[in-house]
Amino acid sequence: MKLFTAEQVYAADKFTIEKQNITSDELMERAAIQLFNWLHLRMQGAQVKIHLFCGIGNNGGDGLALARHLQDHGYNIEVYVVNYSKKRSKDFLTNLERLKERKIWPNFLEEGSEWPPIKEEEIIVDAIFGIGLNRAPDEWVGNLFEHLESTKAFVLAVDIPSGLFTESVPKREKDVLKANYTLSFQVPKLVFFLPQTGKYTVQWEVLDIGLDKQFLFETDTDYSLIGKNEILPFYRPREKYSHKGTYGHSLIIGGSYGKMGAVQLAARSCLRVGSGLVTVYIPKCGYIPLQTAIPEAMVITDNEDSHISEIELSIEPTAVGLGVGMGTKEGTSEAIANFLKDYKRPVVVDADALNLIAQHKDLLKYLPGQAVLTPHPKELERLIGSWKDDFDKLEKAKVFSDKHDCVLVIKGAHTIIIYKNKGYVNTTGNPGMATGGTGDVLTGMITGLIAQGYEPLQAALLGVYLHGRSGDITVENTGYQALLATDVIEGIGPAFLDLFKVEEKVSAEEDGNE
Ligand SMILES: NC(=O)C1=CN([C@@H]2O[C@H](COP(=O)(O)OP(=O)(O)OC[C@H]3O[C@@H](n4cnc5c(N)ncnc54)[C@H](O)[C@@H]3O)[C@@H](O)[C@H]2O)[C@@H](O)CC1
Ligand SMILES: [K+]
Repeated sequence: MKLFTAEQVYAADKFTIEKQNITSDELMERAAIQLFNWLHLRMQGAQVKIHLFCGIGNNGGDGLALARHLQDHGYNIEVYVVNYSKKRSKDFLTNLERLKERKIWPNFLEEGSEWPPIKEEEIIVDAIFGIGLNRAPDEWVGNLFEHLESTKAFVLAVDIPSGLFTESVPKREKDVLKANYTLSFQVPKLVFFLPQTGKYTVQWEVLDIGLDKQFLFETDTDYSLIGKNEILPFYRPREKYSHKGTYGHSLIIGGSYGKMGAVQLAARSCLRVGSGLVTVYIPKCGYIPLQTAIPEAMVITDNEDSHISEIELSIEPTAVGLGVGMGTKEGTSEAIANFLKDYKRPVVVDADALNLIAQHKDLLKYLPGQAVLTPHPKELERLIGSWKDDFDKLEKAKVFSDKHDCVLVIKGAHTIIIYKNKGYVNTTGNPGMATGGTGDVLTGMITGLIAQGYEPLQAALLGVYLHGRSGDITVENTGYQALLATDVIEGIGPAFLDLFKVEEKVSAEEDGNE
């Protein structure tokens, strides 16, 4: 699913109005009906009080139109206009008139107004600011947000939590009204997925307001959301007359005394994603444990017992996963540097190998094209330098990826994959996966996918998606705390199978949308 900028949403809006020959008021009405259906389906007429806070632009217009539908269906509502500007939008005014015709008189809130009392069990609809926010809200509006949050009532945001910009990070927390749930029109916003801005809504959902499908399809976006629909088109099925040679030979290079587990995790996950053959290159001390733990993997050992000192290959791997559990002994750093100078095939670089490259940036020029780098935030900072905020981080990552022709897998709650000027936001995974070894598993998976012939970018997208999906499936049995990296490997099979499961539709939901 594409992630549109506010500018692109306005363009889609305008295009739709012209092509479908409707008015902007009719489009607003569609939005309001979708909002109403969503609430009605869940509330079934319950008399819990709904407080609708509406701004003076089109987001506010949506709120007023929703209020009208709720009133028509007998809901218990109270409407407020947050009067932060005199420049009211045309469709806001139209909907204000319609409310007045029904004898609904909103409360006008201004600087110095007394804030309305709201009970914890009541509902707040936030239609104050939408994607048109262009500067921080005035102080008194921020105070209102604070008051609304302090009531602990459930906050349902219309389109986007008020105070949240679509393309930058707000300066102060109090300038945004935190939402429990956001109903976003047509497309989700990138800010829902970044650490500094994602925290402003607990959950989100998209409401289809019928913006022109062709326009949405043809518009190119910098960011997209990666789910099953984005993965399936490049999934490569297993062929009947294939053999293990068809699916590549992966080589995992890593390990040191006390960190052999990392190699085991990477090698096993590499096998689980379907790599035809897997060899590991490790220091001698890991020989017996590896042969015992993973009979399917082949082992080549370094001359040193406790760390890697020289990477001498007697095989020609299809793809290499480099760095897991490797340590930073001097001999090891030299071995990696020498290896990278000679090696020309696809590589996934992780952990200590990444840190080495960050320390010796001249090594970047030896990376083969489209090398996949999998840094966590600290490692990323060592590579691209520090950043002002999440948007700056993404821009710097794009510049780095373009300059060095590499795929950056920025690990986090929503892992974002950057290649050149595009970003891909992953949707799978959970906090249970914040545990030692899951990164090694990811490295093994991406390596194994590249070995099977996936383009490095595709391997990164599929690997990250399946890794998170496996965590999501597994956590159902383990709970967050008990989830281990090993469990994520065991879930790879179910995650593959899940790719082809047809999602069950909630029939009531469909009815509600009719
Ligand atoms: N684009 C679409 O597809 C649709 C958009 N709709 C709604 O329209 C919204 C966008 O509406 P608007 O463009 O009117 O913008 P908003 O309703 O977000 O903001 C209202 C206006 O306030 C002004 N403003 C911005 N920041 C301010 C600040 N800090 N203090 C005071 N004034 C400020 C701006 O002039 C802005 O136009 C969307 O978020 C959505 O809710 C819906 O009506 C349906 C269709
Ligand atoms: K809002």
